[in-house]
Amino acid sequence: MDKFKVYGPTKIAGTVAVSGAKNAALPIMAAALLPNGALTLSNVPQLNDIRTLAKLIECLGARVELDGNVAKVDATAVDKIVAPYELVKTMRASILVLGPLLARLGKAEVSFPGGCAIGSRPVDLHLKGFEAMGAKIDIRDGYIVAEAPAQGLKGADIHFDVVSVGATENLVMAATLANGRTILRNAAREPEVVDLCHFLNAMGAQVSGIGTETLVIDGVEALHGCEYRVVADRIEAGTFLVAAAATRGSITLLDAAPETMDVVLFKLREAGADIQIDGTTIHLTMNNKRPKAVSFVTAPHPEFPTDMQSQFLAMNAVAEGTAEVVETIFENRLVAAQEMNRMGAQILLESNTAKVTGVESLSAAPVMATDLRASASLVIAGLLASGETLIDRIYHIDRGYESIETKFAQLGARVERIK
Ligand SMILES: CC(=O)N[C@H]1[C@@H](OP(=O)(O)OP(=O)(O)OC[C@H]2O[C@@H](n3ccc(=O)[nH]c3=O)[C@H](O)[C@@H]2O)O[C@H](CO)[C@@H](O)[C@@H]1O
Ligand SMILES: C=C(OP(=O)(O)O)C(=O)O
Repeated sequence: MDKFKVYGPTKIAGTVAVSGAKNAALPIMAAALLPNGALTLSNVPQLNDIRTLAKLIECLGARVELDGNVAKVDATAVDKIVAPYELVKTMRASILVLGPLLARLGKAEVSFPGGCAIGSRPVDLHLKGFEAMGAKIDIRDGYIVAEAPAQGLKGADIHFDVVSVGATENLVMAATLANGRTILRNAAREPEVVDLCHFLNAMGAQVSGIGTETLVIDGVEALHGCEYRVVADRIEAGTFLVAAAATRGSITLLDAAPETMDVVLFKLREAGADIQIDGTTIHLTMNNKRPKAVSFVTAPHPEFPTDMQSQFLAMNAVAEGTAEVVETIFENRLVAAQEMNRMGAQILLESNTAKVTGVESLSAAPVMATDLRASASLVIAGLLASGETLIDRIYHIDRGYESIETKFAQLGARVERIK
Protein backbone atom coordinates (compact mmCIF):
# COMPACT_ATOMS: atom_id res chain seq x y z
CA MET A 1 0.00 0.00 0.00
CA ASP A 2 1.42 3.42 -0.99
CA LYS A 3 2.30 5.98 1.66
CA PHE A 4 3.13 9.67 1.58
CA LYS A 5 6.14 11.19 3.25
CA VAL A 6 5.51 14.89 3.85
CA TYR A 7 8.45 17.14 4.69
CA GLY A 8 7.73 20.05 6.99
CA PRO A 9 7.52 22.71 8.04
CA THR A 10 7.09 24.38 4.72
CA LYS A 11 5.33 27.37 3.23
CA ILE A 12 3.10 27.06 0.18
CA ALA A 13 4.11 29.45 -2.62
CA GLY A 14 3.28 29.12 -6.29
CA THR A 15 0.70 28.55 -8.99
CA VAL A 16 -1.34 25.47 -9.72
CA ALA A 17 -4.25 24.60 -12.03
CA VAL A 18 -7.46 23.18 -10.58
CA SER A 19 -8.74 19.91 -12.06
CA GLY A 20 -12.30 19.02 -13.02
CA ALA A 21 -14.56 18.09 -10.11
CA LYS A 22 -14.61 14.42 -9.17
CA ASN A 23 -18.07 14.78 -7.67
CA ALA A 24 -19.42 16.31 -10.89
CA ALA A 25 -17.56 14.03 -13.30
CA LEU A 26 -18.84 10.89 -11.57
CA PRO A 27 -22.59 11.59 -11.89
CA ILE A 28 -21.98 12.93 -15.39
CA MET A 29 -20.33 9.66 -16.39
CA ALA A 30 -23.23 7.73 -14.85
CA ALA A 31 -25.64 9.96 -16.82
CA ALA A 32 -23.65 9.05 -19.93
CA LEU A 33 -25.64 5.79 -19.80
CA LEU A 34 -28.78 7.72 -20.77
CA PRO A 35 -28.38 8.96 -24.37
CA ASN A 36 -28.28 7.30 -27.75
CA GLY A 37 -25.19 8.78 -29.35
CA ALA A 38 -21.63 9.70 -28.54
CA LEU A 39 -20.50 12.07 -25.79
CA THR A 40 -17.23 13.92 -25.41
CA LEU A 41 -16.53 15.02 -21.86
CA SER A 42 -13.60 17.34 -21.14
CA ASN A 43 -11.92 18.45 -17.91
CA VAL A 44 -12.46 14.94 -16.50
CA PRO A 45 -9.95 14.44 -13.65
CA GLN A 46 -7.60 11.46 -13.94
CA LEU A 47 -8.56 9.62 -10.75
CA ASN A 48 -9.09 6.08 -9.57
CA ASP A 49 -12.81 6.76 -9.01
CA ILE A 50 -13.20 7.90 -12.63
CA ARG A 51 -11.40 4.78 -13.89
CA THR A 52 -13.67 2.62 -11.71
CA LEU A 53 -16.83 4.27 -13.01
CA ALA A 54 -15.54 3.96 -16.59
CA LYS A 55 -15.08 0.21 -16.00
CA LEU A 56 -18.54 -0.02 -14.48
CA ILE A 57 -20.36 1.62 -17.39
CA GLU A 58 -18.22 -0.42 -19.81
CA CYS A 59 -19.37 -3.61 -18.14
CA LEU A 60 -22.96 -2.41 -18.68
CA GLY A 61 -22.28 -2.23 -22.44
CA ALA A 62 -21.04 1.35 -22.97
CA ARG A 63 -17.92 2.13 -25.01
CA VAL A 64 -15.53 4.31 -23.03
CA GLU A 65 -12.24 5.89 -24.04
CA LEU A 66 -10.26 7.78 -21.42
CA ASP A 67 -7.53 9.93 -22.93
CA GLY A 68 -5.92 12.39 -20.52
CA ASN A 69 -8.71 14.65 -19.31
CA VAL A 70 -11.12 13.68 -22.09
CA ALA A 71 -13.64 10.87 -21.80
CA LYS A 72 -15.50 9.66 -24.88
CA VAL A 73 -18.54 7.60 -24.04
CA ASP A 74 -21.02 5.90 -26.33
CA ALA A 75 -23.81 4.12 -24.49
CA THR A 76 -25.99 3.43 -27.53
CA ALA A 77 -25.46 -0.33 -27.07
CA VAL A 78 -26.02 -0.48 -23.29
CA ASP A 79 -27.90 -3.71 -22.60
CA LYS A 80 -26.70 -5.09 -19.26
CA ILE A 81 -28.31 -4.37 -15.93
CA VAL A 82 -25.93 -5.74 -13.29
CA ALA A 83 -23.49 -3.43 -11.50
CA PRO A 84 -21.27 -5.98 -9.73
CA TYR A 85 -19.99 -5.83 -6.16
CA GLU A 86 -16.31 -5.94 -7.25
CA LEU A 87 -16.64 -2.55 -8.97
CA VAL A 88 -19.26 -0.93 -6.76
CA LYS A 89 -17.62 -1.75 -3.41
CA THR A 90 -14.86 0.87 -3.65
CA MET A 91 -16.97 3.80 -4.56
CA ARG A 92 -20.08 5.51 -3.31
CA ALA A 93 -20.94 7.09 -6.67
CA SER A 94 -21.59 3.65 -8.22
CA ILE A 95 -25.14 3.86 -6.86
CA LEU A 96 -25.67 6.57 -9.48
CA VAL A 97 -25.98 4.02 -12.30
CA LEU A 98 -29.27 2.86 -10.77
CA GLY A 99 -31.36 5.80 -12.00
CA PRO A 100 -30.00 5.83 -15.57
CA LEU A 101 -30.35 2.02 -15.91
CA LEU A 102 -33.94 2.07 -14.64
CA ALA A 103 -34.79 4.92 -17.01
CA ARG A 104 -33.04 3.43 -20.02
CA LEU A 105 -33.55 -0.34 -19.65
CA GLY A 106 -36.36 -0.54 -17.09
CA LYS A 107 -34.31 -2.81 -14.81
CA ALA A 108 -31.18 -2.64 -12.68
CA GLU A 109 -29.30 -4.77 -10.18
CA VAL A 110 -26.78 -2.70 -8.29
CA SER A 111 -24.67 -3.86 -5.38
CA PHE A 112 -24.86 -1.71 -2.25
CA PRO A 113 -22.13 0.94 -2.65
CA GLY A 114 -18.89 1.49 -0.74
CA GLY A 115 -16.96 4.77 -0.53
CA CYS A 116 -15.37 6.67 2.31
CA ALA A 117 -16.09 5.31 5.80
CA ILE A 118 -17.48 8.61 7.05
CA GLY A 119 -20.83 7.37 8.28
CA SER A 120 -23.54 4.82 7.68
CA ARG A 121 -24.60 6.42 4.36
CA PRO A 122 -27.95 4.75 3.67
CA VAL A 123 -29.62 4.90 0.22
CA ASP A 124 -33.22 4.87 1.44
CA LEU A 125 -34.02 8.26 -0.12
CA HIS A 126 -32.87 7.01 -3.55
CA LEU A 127 -35.02 3.89 -3.26
CA LYS A 128 -38.11 5.70 -1.93
CA GLY A 129 -37.86 8.11 -4.86
CA PHE A 130 -37.71 5.30 -7.43
CA GLU A 131 -40.68 3.62 -5.74
CA ALA A 132 -42.64 6.88 -6.03
CA MET A 133 -41.88 6.73 -9.77
CA GLY A 134 -43.47 3.28 -9.92
CA ALA A 135 -40.38 1.06 -9.58
CA LYS A 136 -40.48 -2.17 -7.61
CA ILE A 137 -37.45 -2.55 -5.34
CA ASP A 138 -36.12 -5.73 -3.73
CA ILE A 139 -32.94 -6.36 -1.79
CA ARG A 140 -31.34 -9.68 -2.73
CA ASP A 141 -27.89 -11.00 -1.78
CA GLY A 142 -26.49 -7.52 -1.14
CA TYR A 143 -27.93 -6.17 -4.38
CA ILE A 144 -30.65 -3.59 -4.98
CA VAL A 145 -32.91 -5.18 -7.58
CA ALA A 146 -35.14 -2.58 -9.22
CA GLU A 147 -37.73 -2.81 -11.95
CA ALA A 148 -39.74 -0.05 -13.62
CA PRO A 149 -43.35 -0.60 -14.71
CA ALA A 150 -43.74 -2.09 -18.23
CA GLN A 151 -44.59 1.33 -19.68
CA GLY A 152 -41.55 2.93 -17.97
CA LEU A 153 -40.98 5.13 -14.91
CA LYS A 154 -43.70 7.68 -14.30
CA GLY A 155 -43.25 11.28 -13.19
CA ALA A 156 -43.87 11.88 -9.48
CA ASP A 157 -43.89 14.63 -6.89
CA ILE A 158 -41.09 13.70 -4.47
CA HIS A 159 -40.12 15.43 -1.24
CA PHE A 160 -36.73 14.43 0.20
CA ASP A 161 -36.79 14.24 4.01
CA VAL A 162 -33.06 15.02 4.09
CA VAL A 163 -31.08 17.02 1.52
CA SER A 164 -29.10 14.41 -0.39
CA VAL A 165 -26.70 15.07 -3.24
CA GLY A 166 -26.73 11.46 -4.46
CA ALA A 167 -30.50 10.96 -4.20
CA THR A 168 -31.15 14.23 -6.04
CA GLU A 169 -28.71 13.18 -8.79
CA ASN A 170 -30.11 9.67 -9.14
CA LEU A 171 -33.72 10.87 -9.31
CA VAL A 172 -33.06 13.76 -11.67
CA MET A 173 -31.32 11.38 -14.09
CA ALA A 174 -34.14 8.84 -13.92
CA ALA A 175 -36.76 11.56 -14.42
CA THR A 176 -35.26 12.79 -17.70
CA LEU A 177 -36.69 9.76 -19.56
CA ALA A 178 -39.79 9.17 -17.39
CA ASN A 179 -43.38 9.63 -18.53
CA GLY A 180 -44.57 13.07 -17.54
CA ARG A 181 -43.36 15.60 -14.98
CA THR A 182 -41.27 14.91 -11.89
CA ILE A 183 -40.89 17.47 -9.13
CA LEU A 184 -38.02 17.03 -6.66
CA ARG A 185 -38.53 19.10 -3.51
CA ASN A 186 -35.86 19.80 -0.90
CA ALA A 187 -33.35 18.91 -3.62
CA ALA A 188 -29.61 19.38 -3.15
CA ARG A 189 -28.19 22.60 -4.64
CA GLU A 190 -24.51 21.65 -4.66
CA PRO A 191 -22.58 23.00 -7.68
CA GLU A 192 -21.98 19.39 -8.77
CA VAL A 193 -25.76 18.79 -8.91
CA VAL A 194 -26.07 22.00 -10.94
CA ASP A 195 -23.36 20.81 -13.33
CA LEU A 196 -25.10 17.46 -13.81
CA CYS A 197 -28.41 19.23 -14.59
CA HIS A 198 -26.72 21.46 -17.19
CA PHE A 199 -25.17 18.36 -18.75
CA LEU A 200 -28.56 16.61 -18.87
CA ASN A 201 -30.07 19.63 -20.62
CA ALA A 202 -27.16 19.66 -23.09
CA MET A 203 -28.26 16.10 -24.01
CA GLY A 204 -31.84 17.30 -24.64
CA ALA A 205 -33.36 16.84 -21.16
CA GLN A 206 -35.83 19.35 -19.76
CA VAL A 207 -34.70 20.18 -16.25
CA SER A 208 -35.68 23.53 -14.72
CA GLY A 209 -35.23 25.12 -11.32
CA ILE A 210 -31.52 24.29 -11.55
CA GLY A 211 -29.62 25.50 -8.48
CA THR A 212 -32.82 25.83 -6.42
CA GLU A 213 -34.36 23.41 -3.93
CA THR A 214 -37.16 22.49 -6.34
CA LEU A 215 -36.20 20.75 -9.56
CA VAL A 216 -38.84 20.21 -12.22
CA ILE A 217 -38.12 17.60 -14.88
CA ASP A 218 -40.32 16.99 -17.90
CA GLY A 219 -39.55 13.55 -19.28
CA VAL A 220 -38.52 13.34 -22.96
CA GLU A 221 -38.53 10.37 -25.37
CA ALA A 222 -34.75 10.15 -25.77
CA LEU A 223 -31.52 12.00 -25.06
CA HIS A 224 -28.74 12.64 -27.58
CA GLY A 225 -24.94 12.94 -27.51
CA CYS A 226 -23.14 16.24 -26.83
CA GLU A 227 -19.85 17.79 -25.79
CA TYR A 228 -19.53 18.96 -22.21
CA ARG A 229 -16.84 20.42 -19.95
CA VAL A 230 -16.93 19.37 -16.28
CA VAL A 231 -16.94 22.21 -13.71
CA ALA A 232 -13.74 22.90 -11.72
CA ASP A 233 -13.28 21.06 -8.44
CA ARG A 234 -14.20 23.45 -5.61
CA ILE A 235 -12.97 20.98 -2.99
CA GLU A 236 -9.55 20.48 -4.58
CA ALA A 237 -9.28 24.27 -5.00
CA GLY A 238 -10.33 24.78 -1.37
CA THR A 239 -7.81 22.20 -0.18
CA PHE A 240 -4.91 24.07 -1.82
CA LEU A 241 -6.16 27.45 -0.56
CA VAL A 242 -6.34 26.12 3.01
CA ALA A 243 -2.84 24.61 2.66
CA ALA A 244 -1.56 28.06 1.66
CA ALA A 245 -3.45 29.83 4.45
CA ALA A 246 -2.37 27.35 7.13
CA THR A 247 1.30 27.60 6.15
CA ARG A 248 1.16 31.44 6.05
CA GLY A 249 1.91 31.21 2.35
CA SER A 250 0.49 32.45 -0.94
CA ILE A 251 -1.03 30.73 -3.95
CA THR A 252 -2.49 31.40 -7.37
CA LEU A 253 -5.12 28.94 -8.55
CA LEU A 254 -5.89 28.77 -12.26
CA ASP A 255 -9.05 27.35 -13.90
CA ALA A 256 -11.06 27.57 -10.68
CA ALA A 257 -14.78 28.23 -10.27
CA PRO A 258 -14.79 30.86 -7.47
CA GLU A 259 -18.57 31.35 -7.86
CA THR A 260 -19.02 27.84 -6.36
CA MET A 261 -16.82 28.61 -3.33
CA ASP A 262 -18.51 31.53 -1.54
CA VAL A 263 -18.54 30.22 2.03
CA VAL A 264 -15.03 28.73 1.84
CA LEU A 265 -13.60 32.02 0.51
CA PHE A 266 -15.54 33.90 3.20
CA LYS A 267 -14.10 31.70 5.96
CA LEU A 268 -10.58 32.02 4.58
CA ARG A 269 -10.94 35.82 4.61
CA GLU A 270 -12.18 35.54 8.21
CA ALA A 271 -8.97 33.61 8.94
CA GLY A 272 -7.01 36.59 7.68
CA ALA A 273 -6.37 35.67 4.05
CA ASP A 274 -6.14 38.38 1.43
CA ILE A 275 -8.02 36.95 -1.58
CA GLN A 276 -8.32 38.45 -5.07
CA ILE A 277 -10.48 36.94 -7.79
CA ASP A 278 -9.92 37.55 -11.45
CA GLY A 279 -12.27 35.43 -13.59
CA THR A 280 -11.25 31.84 -13.04
CA THR A 281 -8.07 32.80 -11.18
CA ILE A 282 -7.91 33.02 -7.39
CA HIS A 283 -4.94 34.65 -5.62
CA LEU A 284 -4.54 34.15 -1.89
CA THR A 285 -1.86 35.49 0.38
CA MET A 286 -1.51 35.45 4.15
CA ASN A 287 1.18 38.15 4.06
CA ASN A 288 3.21 35.78 6.27
CA LYS A 289 0.62 36.07 9.07
CA ARG A 290 -0.61 33.24 11.28
CA PRO A 291 -4.24 32.33 10.45
CA LYS A 292 -6.98 33.15 12.93
CA ALA A 293 -9.16 30.26 14.14
CA VAL A 294 -12.54 30.04 12.39
CA SER A 295 -15.68 28.30 13.67
CA PHE A 296 -18.30 26.78 11.37
CA VAL A 297 -21.09 24.24 11.06
CA THR A 298 -21.22 21.94 8.02
CA ALA A 299 -24.54 21.84 6.16
CA PRO A 300 -25.85 21.36 2.63
CA HIS A 301 -24.93 23.97 -0.02
CA PRO A 302 -24.80 26.97 0.10
CA GLU A 303 -23.60 26.41 3.70
CA PHE A 304 -20.14 25.17 4.71
CA PRO A 305 -19.30 21.93 2.79
CA THR A 306 -18.55 18.82 4.82
CA ASP A 307 -15.89 17.94 2.23
CA MET A 308 -13.84 20.97 3.42
CA GLN A 309 -14.27 20.37 7.15
CA SER A 310 -11.09 18.32 7.80
CA GLN A 311 -8.82 20.69 5.88
CA PHE A 312 -10.06 23.65 7.96
CA LEU A 313 -9.50 21.54 11.07
CA ALA A 314 -5.80 21.30 10.12
CA MET A 315 -5.61 25.07 9.66
CA ASN A 316 -7.41 25.70 12.96
CA ALA A 317 -4.93 23.37 14.68
CA VAL A 318 -2.18 25.99 14.21
CA ALA A 319 -4.35 29.11 14.18
CA GLU A 320 -4.47 31.92 16.69
CA GLY A 321 -7.36 31.41 19.10
CA THR A 322 -9.98 28.72 19.49
CA ALA A 323 -12.62 27.39 17.12
CA GLU A 324 -15.66 25.18 17.27
CA VAL A 325 -16.28 22.94 14.27
CA VAL A 326 -19.62 21.14 14.08
CA GLU A 327 -20.13 18.31 11.58
CA THR A 328 -23.83 17.80 10.83
CA ILE A 329 -23.75 15.72 7.62
CA PHE A 330 -21.76 12.58 8.44
CA GLU A 331 -21.50 11.03 11.90
CA ASN A 332 -17.93 9.80 11.54
CA ARG A 333 -16.10 12.63 9.85
CA LEU A 334 -13.99 14.19 12.59
CA VAL A 335 -11.57 11.27 12.81
CA ALA A 336 -8.62 13.23 11.40
CA ALA A 337 -8.64 15.16 14.68
CA GLN A 338 -7.25 12.18 16.59
CA GLU A 339 -4.39 11.81 14.13
CA MET A 340 -3.68 15.57 14.32
CA ASN A 341 -3.59 15.32 18.13
CA ARG A 342 -0.85 12.72 17.73
CA MET A 343 1.06 15.49 15.92
CA GLY A 344 0.63 17.90 18.84
CA ALA A 345 -2.72 19.51 17.96
CA GLN A 346 -5.18 20.30 20.75
CA ILE A 347 -8.55 19.16 19.50
CA LEU A 348 -11.23 18.00 21.87
CA LEU A 349 -13.94 15.83 20.36
CA GLU A 350 -17.43 15.88 21.88
CA SER A 351 -19.99 14.04 19.81
CA ASN A 352 -20.19 15.90 16.46
CA THR A 353 -18.17 18.90 17.64
CA ALA A 354 -14.45 19.55 17.59
CA LYS A 355 -13.13 22.21 19.94
CA VAL A 356 -9.79 23.36 18.60
CA THR A 357 -7.23 25.37 20.52
CA GLY A 358 -4.60 26.57 18.09
CA VAL A 359 -0.97 25.67 18.88
CA GLU A 360 2.19 27.35 17.57
CA SER A 361 3.41 24.31 15.65
CA LEU A 362 2.91 20.59 15.04
CA SER A 363 5.47 17.81 15.02
CA ALA A 364 5.75 14.93 12.56
CA ALA A 365 4.33 11.49 13.39
CA PRO A 366 3.23 8.40 11.52
CA VAL A 367 -0.50 8.84 10.84
CA MET A 368 -3.25 6.92 9.13
CA ALA A 369 -5.59 8.30 6.49
CA THR A 370 -9.13 7.09 7.04
CA ASP A 371 -11.05 8.87 4.30
CA LEU A 372 -10.41 11.09 1.32
CA ARG A 373 -10.63 14.56 2.84
CA ALA A 374 -9.13 13.42 6.16
CA SER A 375 -6.13 12.25 4.12
CA ALA A 376 -5.83 15.66 2.49
CA SER A 377 -6.00 17.32 5.89
CA LEU A 378 -3.18 15.10 7.14
CA VAL A 379 -1.04 16.23 4.20
CA ILE A 380 -1.72 19.83 5.29
CA ALA A 381 -0.85 18.89 8.89
CA GLY A 382 2.35 17.29 7.57
CA LEU A 383 3.29 20.53 5.79
CA LEU A 384 2.87 22.33 9.13
CA ALA A 385 4.79 19.83 11.25
CA SER A 386 8.51 19.82 11.84
CA GLY A 387 9.99 16.56 10.58
CA GLU A 388 8.83 13.84 8.21
CA THR A 389 5.18 12.85 8.50
CA LEU A 390 4.42 9.41 7.12
CA ILE A 391 0.79 9.03 5.99
CA ASP A 392 -0.49 5.49 5.55
CA ARG A 393 -3.44 4.33 3.39
CA ILE A 394 -3.25 7.14 0.86
CA TYR A 395 -5.33 5.15 -1.61
CA HIS A 396 -8.18 7.34 -0.38
CA ILE A 397 -6.37 10.41 -1.75
CA ASP A 398 -5.85 8.75 -5.13
CA ARG A 399 -9.63 8.37 -5.40
CA GLY A 400 -10.11 12.09 -5.32
CA TYR A 401 -7.03 14.27 -6.00
CA GLU A 402 -5.37 14.38 -9.41
CA SER A 403 -1.54 14.30 -9.19
CA ILE A 404 -1.59 15.75 -5.70
CA GLU A 405 2.12 15.27 -5.05
CA THR A 406 3.05 16.92 -8.37
CA LYS A 407 0.77 19.85 -7.62
CA PHE A 408 2.29 20.25 -4.16
CA ALA A 409 5.75 20.18 -5.76
CA GLN A 410 4.63 23.08 -8.01
CA LEU A 411 3.76 24.90 -4.79
CA GLY A 412 7.20 24.37 -3.29
CA ALA A 413 6.21 21.55 -0.93
CA ARG A 414 7.74 18.08 -0.76
CA VAL A 415 5.18 15.29 -0.67
CA GLU A 416 6.82 12.03 -1.66
CA ARG A 417 5.03 8.83 -2.65
CA ILE A 418 6.52 5.70 -1.13
CA LYS A 419 5.55 2.53 -2.99
C1 LIG B 1 -19.66 11.21 -4.92
C2 LIG B 1 -20.19 12.40 -4.22
O1 LIG B 1 -20.71 13.32 -4.82
N1 LIG B 1 -20.02 12.43 -2.89
C3 LIG B 1 -20.50 13.56 -2.15
C4 LIG B 1 -21.96 13.40 -1.84
O2 LIG B 1 -22.12 12.17 -1.15
P1 LIG B 1 -23.56 11.53 -0.97
O3 LIG B 1 -24.37 11.78 -2.19
O4 LIG B 1 -23.35 10.16 -0.52
O5 LIG B 1 -24.12 12.39 0.24
P2 LIG B 1 -25.61 12.79 0.55
O6 LIG B 1 -25.80 14.23 0.22
O7 LIG B 1 -26.52 11.81 -0.06
O8 LIG B 1 -25.67 12.60 2.13
C5 LIG B 1 -26.12 13.64 2.98
C6 LIG B 1 -26.76 13.06 4.20
O9 LIG B 1 -27.96 12.39 3.82
C7 LIG B 1 -27.99 11.08 4.36
N2 LIG B 1 -28.73 10.21 3.42
C8 LIG B 1 -28.35 10.19 2.11
C9 LIG B 1 -29.01 9.37 1.20
C10 LIG B 1 -30.07 8.57 1.67
O10 LIG B 1 -30.68 7.82 0.92
N3 LIG B 1 -30.40 8.62 2.98
C11 LIG B 1 -29.76 9.43 3.87
O11 LIG B 1 -30.11 9.46 5.05
C12 LIG B 1 -26.51 10.72 4.52
O12 LIG B 1 -26.32 9.69 5.44
C13 LIG B 1 -25.92 12.03 4.95
O13 LIG B 1 -26.11 12.20 6.32
O14 LIG B 1 -22.44 14.49 -1.06
C14 LIG B 1 -21.79 14.61 0.23
C15 LIG B 1 -22.45 15.77 0.98
O15 LIG B 1 -22.16 16.96 0.34
C16 LIG B 1 -20.29 14.78 0.04
O16 LIG B 1 -19.66 14.77 1.28
C17 LIG B 1 -19.70 13.68 -0.84
O17 LIG B 1 -18.38 14.00 -1.18
C1 LIG C 1 -16.80 11.67 0.64
C2 LIG C 1 -16.33 11.85 -0.59
O1 LIG C 1 -16.41 10.97 -1.58
P1 LIG C 1 -17.39 9.71 -1.72
O2 LIG C 1 -18.78 10.25 -1.62
O3 LIG C 1 -17.09 9.23 -3.10
O4 LIG C 1 -17.03 8.74 -0.64
C3 LIG C 1 -15.64 13.11 -0.95
O5 LIG C 1 -15.51 13.39 -2.16
O6 LIG C 1 -15.19 13.82 -0.05
